[in-house]
Amino acid sequence: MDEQVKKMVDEGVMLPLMEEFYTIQGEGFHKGTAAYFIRVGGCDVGCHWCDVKESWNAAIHPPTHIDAIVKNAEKYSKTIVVTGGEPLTWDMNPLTGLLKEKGLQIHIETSGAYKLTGIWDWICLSPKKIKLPEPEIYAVANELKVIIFNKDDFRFAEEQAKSVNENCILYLQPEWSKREKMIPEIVEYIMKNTKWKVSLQTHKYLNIP
Ligand SMILES: C[S@@+](CC[C@H](N)C(=O)[O-])C[C@H]1O[C@@H](n2cnc3c(N)ncnc32)[C@H](O)[C@@H]1O
Ligand SMILES: Nc1nc2[nH]cc(C(=O)O)c2c(=O)[nH]1
Ligand code: SF4
Ligand SMILES: [Mg+2]
Repeated sequence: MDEQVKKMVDEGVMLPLMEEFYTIQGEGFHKGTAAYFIRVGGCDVGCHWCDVKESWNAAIHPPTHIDAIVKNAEKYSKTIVVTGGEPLTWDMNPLTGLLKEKGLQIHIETSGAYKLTGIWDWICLSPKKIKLPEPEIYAVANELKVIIFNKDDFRFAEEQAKSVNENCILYLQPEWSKREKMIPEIVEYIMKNTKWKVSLQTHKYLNIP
C-alpha cells in the first residue's frame, strides 16, 4: 500500500470499505428501523460462525476516504450503523466526527475487542469469548447482544451481564446456523431469567441485506 494511504488509514481518515447499504436494522433494540450501514473491513477476532467472513481481510477492501463515505451516507438516512468486520480495529474518531457534523444518529455494532474510539449515539456490544472486550466499553454499552451457539453461551451471557451498566438492555440472539436447536432453549431461558430479551436476525427472515 502507498505510504500516504497507509498513514491515512492509520489515522482513520481513510477506511477499508467493504460495502455500504440502505436497509432495515434487523437486530437488537433498533430492529425495524431504516438505517444506512457502513461495513468496514478488517477483523481478527475469528468467530468460527461469523456470517461475514469476507470482511476479515482488510487488504481486499479499498481504502476509502471518510469524506466520500459520509457524502453517500447522508443521502440515505438519518440513522447510520457502522459495522464490519470489527470497526474498532480502526480509529473511529474522524468518521464519527464527520457524521456528527451532519447531524446524523450513529450506531456501532462491535465486539469491543479493541479500544473504544468514536462518538456514538448507540453502542451494541456483542462480546466474544475468544477475544474479550476492553473493559472501558461495559460502562457505555447501550445493549449487550450475546450470540447463543451452544449451552455454554448462557453461562457466558450471565458473566458478561455482570460487567455492563445498569441501563444496558440485555439480548440473547441465536447463532443463525443453530437457530432451530437454540431458539427453544433461548425461549425457555428467557421465561425463567426475565432480565433477558430475545433478538433475532430479522433481516434474514425478510430477505434483505
Ligand atoms: C458481523 S458482526 C460485525 C460487528 C462486530 N465485529 C461484532 O461482532 O459485533 C455484526 C453482528 O452480527 C452478529 N453475528 C455474526 N455472525 C452471526 C451468526 N452466525 N449468527 C448470529 N449473529 C451473528 C455479531 O455477534 C454481531 O452482533
Ligand atoms: N439488516 C441488517 N441488520 C443488521 N444488524 C447488524 C448487522 C451487522 O452485520 O452488523 C446487520 C446486517 O448485516 N443487516
Ligand atoms: S468479531 Fe464480528 S466480524 Fe469479527 S469474526 Fe466475530 S462476528 Fe465476525
Ligand atoms: Mg450482519
